[in-house]
Amino acid sequence: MTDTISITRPDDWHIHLRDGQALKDTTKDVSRYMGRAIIMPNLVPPATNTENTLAYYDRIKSHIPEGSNFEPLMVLYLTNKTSPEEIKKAYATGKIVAAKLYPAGATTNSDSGVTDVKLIYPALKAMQEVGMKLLVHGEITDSHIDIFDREALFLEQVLSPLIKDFPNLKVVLEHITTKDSVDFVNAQNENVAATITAHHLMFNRNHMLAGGIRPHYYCLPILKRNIHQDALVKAATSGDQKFFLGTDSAPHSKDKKEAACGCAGSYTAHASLELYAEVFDANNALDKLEAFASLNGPLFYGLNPNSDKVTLTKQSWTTPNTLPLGDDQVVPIKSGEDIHWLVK
Ligand SMILES: NC(=O)N[C@@H](CC(=O)O)C(=O)O
Ligand SMILES: [Zn+2]
Ligand SMILES: [Zn+2]
Repeated sequence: MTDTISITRPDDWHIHLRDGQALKDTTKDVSRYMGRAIIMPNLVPPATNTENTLAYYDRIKSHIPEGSNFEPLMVLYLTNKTSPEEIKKAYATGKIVAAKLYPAGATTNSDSGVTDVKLIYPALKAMQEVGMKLLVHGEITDSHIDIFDREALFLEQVLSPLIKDFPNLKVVLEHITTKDSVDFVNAQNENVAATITAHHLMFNRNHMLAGGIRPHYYCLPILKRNIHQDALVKAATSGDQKFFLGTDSAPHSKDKKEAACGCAGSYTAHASLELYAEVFDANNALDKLEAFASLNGPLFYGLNPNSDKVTLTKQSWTTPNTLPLGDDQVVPIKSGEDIHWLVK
């Protein structure tokens, strides 16, 4: 039995740090051992231009604890009106590495998102030219489409034609939740990759809905049935370079989650690498954790892996019931339960 492993310092390729009072707490958690993270721009109001995205970068930087070399990688929020000029200006800063496609209404703070991808074709053309990555929340938004089918339908109705029209655009299908997405990504060339969250590896919809409804497991895309969970575990633990770590850690205050109409998003940044390590360990794949957490992401983004290491020890510790989130509290995943790995 392995009880200590050292891997290249990991990065988180999809996280929500929020803003305001919460930012010091989320920044502290992500910078505990992540080298870099792709910072989601779905703020209120969203980070839709170079100026407000760089201002957000500065606010994050001001909260990074001393001794941490954590570097935020920024993302521009695409709207129907994002111009090719704005894309080029943002990418030229060197700090904004990607732009995010939120289909309007698909998820938290996506109301300013894109109503028809054809409207952003000029922006996508500019992104393809300069090498800026496209990050996608992949769900159809028509209200009559069943929530469990929205990701799979997005692949055929939106993503497939988009990839055909922009074959050289580098695309990350974010937080995939279905076998359909695993198969889709595997069938594409090296320009198409996917991030996978820890909670979609650990849970399926039974965990959320059987024997009582658990609002802290409610996130988008929603947890699916276990055949999908199995496909995600297989993809993540394969070591295949198309799949890498993206926690989608997305805090909402306790009262906004435990409500008649609760917000979508699960908080995992307090223990992200430890949670992934549990899954890889349970599947006898700890030898693939480094590829997934530390190597495949940089390879896709054209960056070097981090130059130092982190050490994980098999050691149990109890997750706090709640963690501070500015003036509020967030209930983390595994709240009050034991986690069996620890990064020292
Ligand atoms: N994943 C979620 O359920 N929520 C995210 C938005 C997102 O990543 O879709 C959030 O910002 O709260
Ligand atoms: Zn999303
Ligand atoms: Zn997200």
